[in-house]
Order: sequence, then C-alpha cells, then structure tokens
Amino acid sequence: MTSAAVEITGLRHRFKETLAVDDLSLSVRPAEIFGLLGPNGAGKTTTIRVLTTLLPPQAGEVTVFGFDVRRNRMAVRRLIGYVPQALSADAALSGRENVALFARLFDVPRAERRARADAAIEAMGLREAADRPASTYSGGMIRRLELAQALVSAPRLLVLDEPTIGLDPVARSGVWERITQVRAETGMTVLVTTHYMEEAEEFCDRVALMHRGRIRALGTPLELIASAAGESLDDVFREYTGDDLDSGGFSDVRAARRTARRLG
Ligand SMILES: Nc1ncnc2c1ncn2[C@@H]1O[C@H](COP(=O)(O)OP(=O)(O)OP(=O)(O)O)[C@@H](O)[C@H]1O
Repeated sequence: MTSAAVEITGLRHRFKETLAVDDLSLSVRPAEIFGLLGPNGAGKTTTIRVLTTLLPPQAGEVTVFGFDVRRNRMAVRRLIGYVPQALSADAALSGRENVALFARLFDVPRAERRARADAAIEAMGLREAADRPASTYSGGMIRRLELAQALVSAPRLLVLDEPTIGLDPVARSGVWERITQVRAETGMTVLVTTHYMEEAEEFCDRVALMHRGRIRALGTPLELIASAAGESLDDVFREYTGDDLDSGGFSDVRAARRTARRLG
C-alpha cells in the first residue's frame, strides 16, 4: 500500500501512431494541489482519463489512494470527483437540480442529499442563483456549478481538466479561490491540468511540466523557476522543452472555441 493520493509508474498510452503518454511517472501527495501543465496535445487529458478509470492503461501502474485503476475500478471511482473539459451541467435544469442529479448518480445516501447539495452550492458561491436554470449562468458560474456537482459526493481526490479554459480573468480567479478554499477546509487532494502557467504558479503546491507525453520537470513552482534561473514557469517550460507554451496554435483556438460554444 502506498500513502500517495495518486501514484503513476511507467504509464504509456498510444493512439495508433501517436504516443500520447510516454513512460510517465509521478506521485501526488494527499491534500496538495498538483498541477499537470503543458500545451494542447501534451498528453494531460489522456493521463487523466486513465487515472479516472475512463481509459484502461496500456502499460504501467496507476493507483489512487492505493487502489489500482485496473483491478479496483469502482473503488477508485468512489474516491474521485471529476470535472472534465466538456460540459457536464444540464442547461435546462436549475443549479440545485444539477447538483441533486449528481448526488443521486454518485449514491449519496438519500437522507444526506439535500444537505450535501446545499453545502456544495454554498461552497461554490451559488446560493443566490441555485434555483435559476443553468442556461442563465455566466461561464464562471457554470464552472463553479460543475465543481459543486463533483464535490457533492465528498471525493478525496478532485480531478479538474482545464477548469478555467475560456473564462475571463475575473471568472478564472473566482474558480481558483473556490478550489483553494475547499482544499483548505476539507484537506481534499486536487489534481488539475492547465496550460495557464501563471495560474499554476499562484495556486499549485507542486507542478509537473508535460511535453509530448513526458514529464520534463517536477517540483514546486519556486524550485522550478530557480532551477531554470528564470522568472516564471513560462521560462522553465522554455528551458526544459525548447518550446513556447503557446505553440498549441490551432488546437488552442479550437479548445477555447469549444468552451465558448458550450456556454452560448
Ligand atoms: N481518442 C484519440 N484518438 C487519437 N488520438 C488521440 C486521442 N486522444 C488524444 N489523442 C492524441 O494524443 C495526444 C495527447 O492528447 P491529450 O488530449 O492527452 O493532450 P492534452 O495535453 O490533454 O491536450 P488538450 O488540452 O488539447 O486535450 C494528442 O496528439 C492527441 O491528438
């Protein structure tokens, strides 16, 4: 048994000719906010899909609080709250109904559902808007609603795939404030992917820089910046990969548009 929240050893995943994840190993400690950083196509989503049991690993070992994603799929699922990049809220339902739906889906005991949904809505700052249809929410509110949905089952590990993509700076910091507050109050472990280096620098305890399926550097933002004699994580990324983070180009635009469309 390991004491890590997440332990990944030698993970490899190939889609036909694309090696999406290439011998990746990392360990996430309980109660930390761990950032998996990298440009579009680096392999972050594939790693997360394996970790959340949505994609079986082709090679390597992945455990969540000691449970193996292959052998103990249901146990792993019960420990995880997951907010994918794609929309997971229903526009026609109110915020409260959306969260209640997740409480049922995740087998929150009937007697506790109401209180847990109220607590998750409150924690995400949505009490006033809870009875309005989600179609009237701003992009930041939808993200916070999706966080409330993921939190209603009281997960030990919260997995967030690009939680602030497509949001304006104010909405982005609103989302991060809520994430850090929940972590402080509950001791929940948070694994987040992002390609916004400045957010990772400010809010993550440790980060791994991922590029073309591999981890290029891992440590606290300050350690990494010092090791690269740089001023920001952007400098670190350039130092370890020889690339600019914005080299995502077309897929970057496509990802942002995808998010913009779902909010329309
Ligand atoms: N289902 C799939 N079929 C084929 N190729 C895939 C599939 N999913 C991902 N890939 C490829 O694997 C590589 C890694 O993709 P992945 O989505 O994991 O990266 P990412 O870092 O999460 O980027 P993004 O933020 O754009 O999702 C990319 O080259 C991508 O095109």
